[in-house]
Amino acid sequence: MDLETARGKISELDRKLVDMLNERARLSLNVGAAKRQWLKEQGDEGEPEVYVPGQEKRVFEKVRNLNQGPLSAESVCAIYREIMSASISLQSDVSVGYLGPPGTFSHQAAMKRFGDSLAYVPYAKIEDVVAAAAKEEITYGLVPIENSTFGAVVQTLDTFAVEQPSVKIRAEVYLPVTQSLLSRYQLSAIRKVYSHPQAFGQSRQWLDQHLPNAARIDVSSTAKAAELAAAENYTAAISSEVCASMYNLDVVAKDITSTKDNTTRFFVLGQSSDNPTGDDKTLLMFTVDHREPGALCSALNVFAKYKINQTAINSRPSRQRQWHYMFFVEIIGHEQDGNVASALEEIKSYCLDLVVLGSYPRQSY
Ligand SMILES: C=C(O[C@@H]1C=C(C(=O)O)C=C[C@H]1O)C(=O)O
Repeated sequence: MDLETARGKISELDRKLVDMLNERARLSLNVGAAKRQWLKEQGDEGEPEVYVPGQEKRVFEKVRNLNQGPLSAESVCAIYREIMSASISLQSDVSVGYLGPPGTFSHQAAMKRFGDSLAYVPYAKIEDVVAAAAKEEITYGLVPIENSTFGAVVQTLDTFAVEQPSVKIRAEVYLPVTQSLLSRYQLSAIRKVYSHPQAFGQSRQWLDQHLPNAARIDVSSTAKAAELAAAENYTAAISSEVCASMYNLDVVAKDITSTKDNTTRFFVLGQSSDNPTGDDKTLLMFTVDHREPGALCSALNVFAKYKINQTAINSRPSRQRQWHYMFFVEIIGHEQDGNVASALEEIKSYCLDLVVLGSYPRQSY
């Protein structure tokens, strides 16, 4: 086929594609109207949840399976990310808050999950993102929860203990994370390194080896670190490579993370969780009566009894009583699944207070 013919055919197809995209968009407006109608029938005058992670997961799986190439599954999914982003923004004005400034891994994870058509709002602290989601200042908030190299993001867990009645986890997002050293200086001139404690934790071995004498200063985010390194002499930041161009820095060392496949997991917070999809996880937060011997063990045994797998367990100081802990347990299943509902009922007798922070479709990306 010659060039003119191929371009002519592409142009014809584009006309059809745009028509089909708009037809799809009109259908998603119908979906929005149907959600509103359903809520009204339940006597709820509120706004329906416009982002439905379970439905998006089904769409992604379907187009992945339908795809015959030559486009890669990743390319088709990236295109669909934007199609769904546009359809969400058509249904409602959606804003997504994240730990800023722009360029953080939280920002990248938010873009990965929500695409280009929504508004993004940076906040200075994780606590501020959670509080903004709780007050509905933003539609959704995105917070980091754990990293595969350095473990739990304790600020997020501690914030859940404060804001828990007002936010629910709606989705999870996984983002591969590569840390780099950014600076205006050569390695030998660097006296001070700024970064977030998580990024220091993920790059400690490289720093010990290459910059053992540079001061390490914790700041609120990796992008904030880049902003500071751009403004101060003889300093560097451990940050994402994308921050090099955003903050006018050079990449002095690329990929300084201690482990391969370093990945951070994030939660999307909103006002409610999605319906069960048949493949969900649930995060619980509780304290146990410390006067009761084996209280934690008894609580966890309930999950074994109902054949419920636990995928993560963390503890944080309760901050109410010394040496008293708040436990965070993640299990397979949805709060509304029969076996999970029964287990939650039973586990209450071992817990002083039990909060379901949310149920969300299980993701691997
Ligand atoms: C259209 C819907 O709303 C959103 C848009 C979707 C889409 O365009 O396919 C899918 C899920 C939702 O995030 C829906 O809930 O089905």
